[in-house]
Amino acid sequence: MAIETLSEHACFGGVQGYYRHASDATRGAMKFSVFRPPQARGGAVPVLFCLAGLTCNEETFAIKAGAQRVAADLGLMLVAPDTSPRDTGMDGATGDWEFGEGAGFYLDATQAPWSQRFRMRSYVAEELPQVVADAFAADVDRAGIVGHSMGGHGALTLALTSPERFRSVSAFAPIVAPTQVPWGHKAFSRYLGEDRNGWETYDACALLRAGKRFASEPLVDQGLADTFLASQLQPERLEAACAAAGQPLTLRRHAGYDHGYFFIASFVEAHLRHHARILLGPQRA
Ligand SMILES: N[C@@H](CCC(=O)N[C@@H](CS)C(=O)NCC(=O)O)C(=O)O
Repeated sequence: MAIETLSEHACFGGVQGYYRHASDATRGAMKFSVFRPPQARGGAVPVLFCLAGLTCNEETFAIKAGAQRVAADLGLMLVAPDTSPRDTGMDGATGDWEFGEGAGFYLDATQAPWSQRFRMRSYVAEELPQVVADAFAADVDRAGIVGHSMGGHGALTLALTSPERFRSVSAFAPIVAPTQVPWGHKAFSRYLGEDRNGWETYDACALLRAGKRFASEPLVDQGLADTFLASQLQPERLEAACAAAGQPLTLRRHAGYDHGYFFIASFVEAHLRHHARILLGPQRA
């Protein structure tokens, strides 16, 4: 599958690049970013898929998380997709930061017109790993997934539904139970329809209750000065669902940290080492 290189930049001995390709899953052009660590010159390296939140795109994690130095040290490739299809031309797809373009919620929409293009679950779990494996020295059989906020919801739900694909998982300030909070209600009622039976496939807590399990223990960090904590994130729901399911979970709460990328940058090293321990082995992390 052909990809177009938009730009490449030397970074910590490796390469930070931006790319575009024609996506089958979302039926349009998709952009993504890749950080190739120096170790990728010697053979295929494990891959960490990095999912950003509302209003973000394929550049956000690459520019703001500050993950490249440690990824270069560990030999992890970082792949960050856009958060939705773009330039869809659909009525209502732009102009609302909580829905549509920039707010794909990592699901496959079932409702017209969204079901034509908003298929980010298939894109991230199936198409993008293949595209990356074809174009780079990426060992996608050793892949993990991390995400922030809406991307944290994506990381948790994709790891629960595709544990063979995503062997390690972590999240920053994730939406853990979208079926229970306003962000999820708004997006799911439009993408998936008013029938809530279809919503649970995209709710980490509901998936745990339905018997799904992560391939390995998740790491979740949450700032206590996050303005979305009580209204949209509610990590105590994940704690309770994991406890009831017998699913081990490391959930860390950090006083003073808000929802933004300064919080992510402060803890991203721990997340990369968490993934490296699982994907590369404890002696390499
Ligand atoms: N636009 C929203 C904030 C949206 C927001 O915080 N988005 C998060 C993800 S949910 C983010 O990462 N934004 C980009 C950034 O902080 O650089 C507001 O005005 O409250």
